[in-house]
Amino acid sequence: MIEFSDVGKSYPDGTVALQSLSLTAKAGEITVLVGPSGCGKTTTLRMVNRMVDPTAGKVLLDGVDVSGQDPPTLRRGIGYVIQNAGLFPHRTVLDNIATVPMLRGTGKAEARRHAGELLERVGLDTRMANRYPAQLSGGQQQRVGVARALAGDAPVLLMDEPFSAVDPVVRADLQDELLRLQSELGRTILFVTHDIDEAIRLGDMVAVLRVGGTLAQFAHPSELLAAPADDFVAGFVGRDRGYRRLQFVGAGELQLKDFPSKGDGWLLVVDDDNRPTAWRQGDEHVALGAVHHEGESLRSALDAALSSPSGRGVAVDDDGRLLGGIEPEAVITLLHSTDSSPGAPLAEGEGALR
Ligand SMILES: Nc1ncnc2c1ncn2[C@@H]1O[C@H](COP(=O)(O)OP(=O)(O)OP(=O)(O)O)[C@@H](O)[C@H]1O
Repeated sequence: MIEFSDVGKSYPDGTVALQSLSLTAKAGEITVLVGPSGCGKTTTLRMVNRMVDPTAGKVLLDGVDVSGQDPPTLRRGIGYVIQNAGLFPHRTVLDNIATVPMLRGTGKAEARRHAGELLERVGLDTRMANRYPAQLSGGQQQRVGVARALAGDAPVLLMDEPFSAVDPVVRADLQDELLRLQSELGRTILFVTHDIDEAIRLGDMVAVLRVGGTLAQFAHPSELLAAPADDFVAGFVGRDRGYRRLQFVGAGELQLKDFPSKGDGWLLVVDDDNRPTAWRQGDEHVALGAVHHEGESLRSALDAALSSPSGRGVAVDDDGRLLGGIEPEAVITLLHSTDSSPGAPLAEGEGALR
């Protein structure tokens, strides 16, 4: 757990990078710091490993004030990933990953063996082990950066715009990979980005900072989308927040319709096990399109409805058997009914169609 308690940072030239920040990044969660350029995100992150010391307040790591800790020792226990990976150019990929464990006393052979495992874990071919960073793509370098940060088995990871320098497709892959790794490893991650979409995708909790170093809102992503604290947060979160919010709302209470429910000539074709196979109108057969599976969010329910030739989405259970039809109006109605309790995230297993 990382706690910021009334933390401030002013520089001798009078710049106030951060003003009285208080927030807690819980153990095992990804806490994202997001905000416009210059709002103090990097300053906040670097206070954890003492690359920057606060001029007011305290930073506590698992309850212990970091100001009393020796910086090099502290840093060896904290993984750190930065934009452009920051790899050592004259060391091979394997040795980049093995560096911190060796500094902490692990033997070379063991450190390299573990580095090889981590290489696979972040989705890289072990044949890359003996390459130098310049012989990798930007996305591959970022993966090595993540592997290197994980190598010390540090429970805390600081990630400063780690995926900003790669194209959007690679970036989405890296985000998926981080979420997959995190579901296995459960590290305490403090993640800095200026991209609200990345924050919403990755964060268990998101802190929105404004220029001048003040906290505008600290909330679960679904709450940021549903109930931005003020105009600044609303503007930062963006115009299509209503649509993006759908992904955080479970479809468990969605009213399903029986088929066929409309006199528009569209019939749903099912096989002998009641699994939908196609749409039919007269002699014409049309592919099913996107289907909503139980347990998925309202976003998938709406997508199923909007992409269906009949205007009604198809909802199926885990075995692909028909549960009922989804009308877009039902999705909107359910979304509005959740307005009063926007903070509830879609828990695993929650949101199953009944
Ligand atoms: N050594 C320094 N001396 C004076 N001002 C500084 C120093 N380091 C940072 N600042 C200022 O502190 C403020 C916060 O900087 P910081 O790097 O934390 O912002 P940021 O939100 O991470 O920005 P970006 O998204 O552009 O990286 C900025 O106004 C910056 O110019």
